[in-house]
Amino acid sequence: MKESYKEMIRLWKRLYVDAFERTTNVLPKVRGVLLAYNTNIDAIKYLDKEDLEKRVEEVGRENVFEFIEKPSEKVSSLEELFAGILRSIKYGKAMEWFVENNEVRAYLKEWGWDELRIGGQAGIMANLLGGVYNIPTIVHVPQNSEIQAKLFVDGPIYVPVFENGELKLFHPKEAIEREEDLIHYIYEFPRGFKVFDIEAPRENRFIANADDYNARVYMRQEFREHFKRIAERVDLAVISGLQVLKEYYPDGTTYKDVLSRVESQLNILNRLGVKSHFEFAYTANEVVREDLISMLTKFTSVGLNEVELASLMQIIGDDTLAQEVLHADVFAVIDAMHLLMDETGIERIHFHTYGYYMALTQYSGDEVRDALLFAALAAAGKAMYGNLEKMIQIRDALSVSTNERAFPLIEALEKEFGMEDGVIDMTDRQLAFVPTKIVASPKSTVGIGDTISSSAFVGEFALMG
Ligand SMILES: Nc1ncnc2c1ncn2[C@@H]1O[C@H](COP(=O)(O)OP(=O)(O)O)[C@@H](O)[C@H]1O
Ligand SMILES: [Mg+2]
Repeated sequence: MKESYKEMIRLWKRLYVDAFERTTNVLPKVRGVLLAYNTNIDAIKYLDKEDLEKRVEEVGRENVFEFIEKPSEKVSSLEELFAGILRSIKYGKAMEWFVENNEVRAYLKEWGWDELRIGGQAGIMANLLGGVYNIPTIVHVPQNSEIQAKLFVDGPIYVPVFENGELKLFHPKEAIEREEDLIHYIYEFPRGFKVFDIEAPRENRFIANADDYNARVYMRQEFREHFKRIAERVDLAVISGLQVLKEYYPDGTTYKDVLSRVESQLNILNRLGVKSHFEFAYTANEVVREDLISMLTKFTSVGLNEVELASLMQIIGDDTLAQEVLHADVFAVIDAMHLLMDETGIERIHFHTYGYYMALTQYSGDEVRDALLFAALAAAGKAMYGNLEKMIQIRDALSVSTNERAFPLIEALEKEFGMEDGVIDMTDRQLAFVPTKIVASPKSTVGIGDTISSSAFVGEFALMG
């Protein structure tokens, strides 16, 4: 190993330890975080060959197989359901189809699950920020059914309830309503999974989405009517879940109806001085994507991965840049981040990819880098344990080695921009770069991106004091 790499290992080890200690010390300073909008139930089932074959036979094997190569992209019958599952297995592809039919929904519920987990970005982040970081967290739950409420861990996690016009905060379990179960049925299969003559080339999952609420970014009345009073209770807000928006809906409404409501809530957050982060997720519809870029102007911060940044460059950059970003070419990513900042004026852009993170900010301070390091520990802890429950699991991630593949990138950035300890002073902007910790055989990768972005955003705010 190069002598300079040994030094880098030592340097980053020290930076990681310091960042962990500093950040955990200051997290209690955060008065409150608001998380909106998507929360749901993830029902995970590990597919069983015999059970699946029997069910396919019951529905009619020929009918199901006929649909495998004619994907309907939605589920309105049992034939389509099983064709979707088999197609996902056949190609080893992650797929998510919306379940339109109530009888199919009843069938899915009857079929059952092996595990239930809180789902949706807001829901996942609530269990992290409230449950692990112990930060008072207000979460938007489109529906507060009993099954879902019980998936929130204990801790300062709240839903707002208005009683005689007075705002009260309750743990979801203390505010259960007879409302709908918003279930995302996740059918997982391992590589090599065999069913009939189909064999999975890789592990993956098929999701049958039986959730009308998050699909439309439904907002509860409390949030529509009393948003200001909820927002007054927090320092920070993290918004997510807008990626599902469609251009038009059958009832004549459009995505703009949702976005205008979100915008008025952002105006309130901005008037109150609440810093807001938008967690991007791949947004299939280009018209919606373009409007999301315009809306970034109202946010303080945005978090995205290489696929998402590339998809924005197709709109505000060019195809070459988009392609380079997609391959996480570090100089292209930096150009793209600058372009996105020029275009939107947003103060902070946090890019995450496999192996490194970067944050471009319109302010400076080592705190930005330290928050990224803390986030990388949280991500590695999550990958190691599958689910984070205790701060100590994040500390354990200190023992995972730092990604040495990022070291040549560090050398290149030091040479090109005079980066020091992961920080580049760009006069009116600062760029922070951190090599992350990669867990070789992760227990689960669901929700790691949300863990990374929310940890860094909240951590940075606490560190900046
Ligand atoms: N094995 C792993 N160890 C550590 N971090 C990982 C591992 N696998 C993935 N990650 C991190 O998780 C991030 C996933 O975020 P993202 O692509 O936004 O997906 P999602 O939002 O669905 O979780 C990657 O960018 C990478 O930084
Ligand atoms: Mg993500």
